Amino acid sequence: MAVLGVLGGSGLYDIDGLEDRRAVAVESPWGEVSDEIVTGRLGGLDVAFLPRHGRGHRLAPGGIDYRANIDALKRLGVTDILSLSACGSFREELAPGTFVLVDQFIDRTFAREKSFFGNGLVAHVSMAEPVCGRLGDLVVQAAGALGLALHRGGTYLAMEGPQFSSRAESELYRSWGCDVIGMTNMPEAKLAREAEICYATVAMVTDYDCWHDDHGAVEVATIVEVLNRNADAGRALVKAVAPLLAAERPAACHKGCDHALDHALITAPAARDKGLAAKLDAVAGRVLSPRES
Ligand SMILES: CSC[C@H]1O[C@H](OP(=O)(O)O)[C@H](O)[C@@H]1O
Ligand SMILES: Nc1ncnc2[nH]cnc12
Repeated sequence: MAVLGVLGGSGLYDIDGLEDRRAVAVESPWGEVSDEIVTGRLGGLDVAFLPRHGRGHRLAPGGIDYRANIDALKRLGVTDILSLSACGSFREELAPGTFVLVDQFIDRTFAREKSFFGNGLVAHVSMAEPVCGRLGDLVVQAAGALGLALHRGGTYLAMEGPQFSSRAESELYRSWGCDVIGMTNMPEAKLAREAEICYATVAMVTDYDCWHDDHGAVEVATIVEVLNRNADAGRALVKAVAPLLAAERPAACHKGCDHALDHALITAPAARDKGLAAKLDAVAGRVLSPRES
């Protein structure tokens, strides 16, 4: 059965409309989860909501333990993650208020743990298609039903932050063909893939970063104002996706996200680090022998 994980970004620290709502403190061997995870039922589907910066926005983008968050969602049985994120725009037509269903990433973060695997248990998953097309289809359908304009496709530049970009960086990323910029979707999407969880992100444009001659530098106050105007639409989108996923999900993901580890492990079983294998019980238990995890 499907369980929808929702990662709320800046301005989205809770969701409403959950039946049988509870807050669960999930322990992860990877570190501190950003906050308690709120579980419940929405449109006939089990849902788990986690604000990635924690309630009150305590955590900086580089201070989030992305591995603990993804591991904790996996432990709750999450099969699909919908990420809702604020972002800056590199394109005139992606004006503040626009929702973008991102389909590619460029990862420019450099000070974060990016993999569950490593020395003693090496794995290489494909990130050629970093988001789940099936979950994306459901998001498009849900947005259509709500009459919400959603731009399908776009490349998200993940920067380290926490400072916003310089104008030269902004121009560089534009010249690379990037569409939007944010600080959190990497390594989140990579880790979701390693954990065999379908991942899709709806990036809500809050500003034009700093390249646009008619707009000044990015300011948190402006971002928060735009976010507050869009948070309800983001929550409505989650509510509309849930029943669609409930109907779709008894079947396995035909894009293969839920089998991402099938051919990824390269360390010989005899050479594997037992401690690391034990930590991977939730993320990779499916492909590790019962004695390993
Ligand atoms: C508050 S502006 C910068 C902040 O907002 C975005 O966060 P999220 O992706 O969690 O919505 C951006 O990535 C930065 O972390
Ligand atoms: N311009 C921007 N750069 C990085 N992260 C952002 N989040 C919202 N706007 C942003």
